Amino acid sequence: MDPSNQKHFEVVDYVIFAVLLAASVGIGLYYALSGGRQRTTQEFLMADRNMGCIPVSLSLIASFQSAVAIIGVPAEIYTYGTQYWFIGCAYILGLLIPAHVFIPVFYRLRLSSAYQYLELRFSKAVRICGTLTFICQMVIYMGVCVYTPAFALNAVTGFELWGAVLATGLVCTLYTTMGGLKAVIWTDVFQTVVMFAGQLAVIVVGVQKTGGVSEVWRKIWEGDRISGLDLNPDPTERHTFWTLGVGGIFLMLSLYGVNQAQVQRYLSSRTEKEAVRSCYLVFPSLQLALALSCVMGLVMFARYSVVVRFIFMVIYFVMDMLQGLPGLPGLFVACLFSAALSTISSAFNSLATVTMEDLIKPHFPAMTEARATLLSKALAMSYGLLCLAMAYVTHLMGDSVLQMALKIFGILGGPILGLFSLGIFFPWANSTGAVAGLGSGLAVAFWVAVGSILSHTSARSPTPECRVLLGPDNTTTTIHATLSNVTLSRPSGLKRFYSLSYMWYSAFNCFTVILIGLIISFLTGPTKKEDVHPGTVYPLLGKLPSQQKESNGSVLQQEERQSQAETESFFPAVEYETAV
Ligand SMILES: O=C(O)CCCC[C@@H]1SC[C@@H]2NC(=O)N[C@@H]21
Ligand code: NA
Repeated sequence: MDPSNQKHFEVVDYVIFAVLLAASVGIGLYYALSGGRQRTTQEFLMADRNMGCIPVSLSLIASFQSAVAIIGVPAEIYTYGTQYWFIGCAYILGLLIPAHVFIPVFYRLRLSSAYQYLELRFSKAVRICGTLTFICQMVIYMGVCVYTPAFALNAVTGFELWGAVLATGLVCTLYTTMGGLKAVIWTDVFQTVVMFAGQLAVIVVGVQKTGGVSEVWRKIWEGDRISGLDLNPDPTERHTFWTLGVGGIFLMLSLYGVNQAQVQRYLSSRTEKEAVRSCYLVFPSLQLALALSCVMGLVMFARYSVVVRFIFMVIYFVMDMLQGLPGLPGLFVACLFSAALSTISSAFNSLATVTMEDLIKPHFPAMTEARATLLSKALAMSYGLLCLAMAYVTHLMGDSVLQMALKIFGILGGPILGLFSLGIFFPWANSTGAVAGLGSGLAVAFWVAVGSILSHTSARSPTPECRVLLGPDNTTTTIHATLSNVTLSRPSGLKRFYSLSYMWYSAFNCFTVILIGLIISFLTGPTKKEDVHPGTVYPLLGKLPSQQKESNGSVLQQEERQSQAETESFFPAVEYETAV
């Protein structure tokens, strides 16, 4: 992008961006000075376990809807058509299974960290392995989330690069450290509204500037952007109904079922029923978020009618649309940074929680609440600084940010999903099997990922592309790029293995962990049913008793019985011996 036609911001745009940052810090300050003033880990890390389903559900979406989706999904639709939209089909089972399997298990064990489950079900070693894998996943993912908005804006608008990264990182660290999970959830609510508003503004202005809805529809139709139902069963095809609609389920389960950021939100709900409701409420909002991103990509195609393979073309499109409408470029920048801030703050807070609960507290049982809370705040801050370093590392990777984020979830989130599934669905799995399963799952995951990078057979891009260079005075010269990354001959053997679509990584790695975990468990003596900690196994084939069994006569607390009764009315009870 030559500097002459770079888009610039008016003062009002910077003001809107500053207002977003100030509002976020304000919410953080409010929760630092109100309630229990963040003096206990119960409040700082778990929001006093008293949250309602509306803020929790908006916060659940905000956690994994970052600038990566705001920029990456429109670019995906613009370049390849609407095939990616089928990932919306994965949201059905991808949210029903967390609501009816993972939430009941985690909620009734009254955990703080999802990885405490692994110690109850398996052993401390398994818990540590799970925690460390999660930390790796979120630290790398955080880097991508900070990098995307800052570098994207800088590339197109000359927006101050490291100023934005520092501003985002520091503001986020500030309100997360001050206000804890309550601040993170309520800033997520505010930021999700800004996110939707920004995307809607671009769509409305984009349609209007491209000649209205019918004109946009005509160009989309002529440009063959509406992809049909691609039922091709080939697992090396990058995006088909199967890789997105089925492979996507495992991606969703790794995020909305067992990822600490989401589990922590479920556990911060005032009752189990509220937590299940919040999971149900995610569905319509996530479909809306997906629709907004996809429509934005379609309008972008209608506007240019050719595919320009410039990594931040979306930003160019937005600035092209909103230029001259004072405040709207600022609204979109606020939208981009809202998406980033709401994800990064969730990452900081969940990383601080697991580090505190899983790695530190077990070694310092006598630690006072005050010290534990102070240390949690220090952890949130140090993760903030680490995040800035990861932003630079991301800059060096230079893949499509959406693909990069989804690969991270597949490579690291998939094995974690396998580990939890091994524990929850297979009573005879033991700790040795769990550790061996996780280890082999991660090894295979990295093998496929590195293999696909080295052999450049990342799944074939289905549509030919032509390059259009936007000249200084907006003249366009079209050149037909040689289709460099399309492997003309079908890869065979190992190369075919390496060209597995990244949308299958979550499912493939999950099954590897389960398979190896079961084999090793049987070889080393499967766990006996009576040795399994009560409440850590979901009886897949077991009978679904009509009512909650009270374990060894211990009377459930009145409110727990009340919430359990409510829960039963909400969906069939699951046979449980409540945790002693
Ligand atoms: O936006 C991001 O930061 C990551 C990319 C999207 C992650 C997954 S894709 C399926 C689900 N829908 C979302 O909006 N986020 C998650
Ligand atoms: Na976000």
